[in-house]
Amino acid sequence: MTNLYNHGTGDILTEHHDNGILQITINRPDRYNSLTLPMFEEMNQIWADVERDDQTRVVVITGAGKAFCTGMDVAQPDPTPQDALAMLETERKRVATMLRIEKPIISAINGPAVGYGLSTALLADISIAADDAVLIEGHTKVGVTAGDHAALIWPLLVGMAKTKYYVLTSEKLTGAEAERIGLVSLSVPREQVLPRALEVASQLARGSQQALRFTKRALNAWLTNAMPQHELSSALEILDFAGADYAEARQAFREKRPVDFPSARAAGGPAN
Ligand SMILES: C/C=C/C(=O)SCCNC(=O)CCNC(=O)[C@H](O)C(C)(C)COP(=O)(O)OP(=O)(O)OC[C@H]1O[C@@H](n2cnc3c(N)ncnc32)[C@H](O)[C@@H]1OP(=O)(O)O
Repeated sequence: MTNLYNHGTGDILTEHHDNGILQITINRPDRYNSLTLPMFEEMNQIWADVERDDQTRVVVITGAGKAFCTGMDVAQPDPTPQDALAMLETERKRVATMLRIEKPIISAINGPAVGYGLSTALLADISIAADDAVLIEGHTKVGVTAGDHAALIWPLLVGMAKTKYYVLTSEKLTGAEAERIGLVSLSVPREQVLPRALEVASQLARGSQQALRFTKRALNAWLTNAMPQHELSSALEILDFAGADYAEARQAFREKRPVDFPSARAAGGPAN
């Protein structure tokens, strides 16, 4: 695959298909396409490129190998306070840009999507998941607030009752279950995910570009009006980055053992 917009990490690939379709592929398959801090920044630069690129009419985002994207690389070195602040700014820009981009965005959820990965997939205009893909909200499982616009997008997609259940418990859903509750647009057999996404992209690329742009803008007014929710959840998530629970979750992940949150211990709860 060529790398049209190259911002240095080589871990996110971009290529044009015929007819103005841009494919973004998160390309760190051995780490299930989890994102390092430089990749978060690169992802933002790519969305800014998409906004400017006159050659692109529709965007398809997917993951290389078995996973779509499992969010933040929880095995990377501890984030500094400066890293956390930079993340907050990066997040704010990313969500605003994804909402502002007038070109339709389609997520092709080929496999596990967790945390930031799932939120990105859900913020796309159309989401197509493998029927057996594992989808996990995941933030609270690693001791951080469900930021990454989970608080923005989930209630609009599935209502507050399902949102609170899945966001607070981080219980996993399959792609088929996610389609049933309205979290994703479609679920299809795994091997059909990318072809189906490209087929829908091709159909949109042949459609009235102005009608599509204006319709997307009108629908996204629901989301842009709710940006204060995003700002709040992102700020709370960043506070948690410096906390003992997130440090324990990263340590547990590296040691491949169950997590034992200090805050649960302090409250007298059982270690889990
Ligand atoms: C600001 C952003 C915040 C967030 O995004 S919060 C969410 C953070 N993400 C997570 O907590 C997800 C962690 N990953 C998982 O829970 C599991 O993966 C899955 C349930 C998604 C899939 O499980 P399975 O199919 O058994 O695969 P596997 O053996 O766990 O993963 C394959 C390899 O990928 C690495 N990996 C997966 N996700 C991450 C990640 N997020 N950060 C770093 N590495 C990851 C693993 O360690 C392993 O590698 P090895 O074979 O060498 O052990």
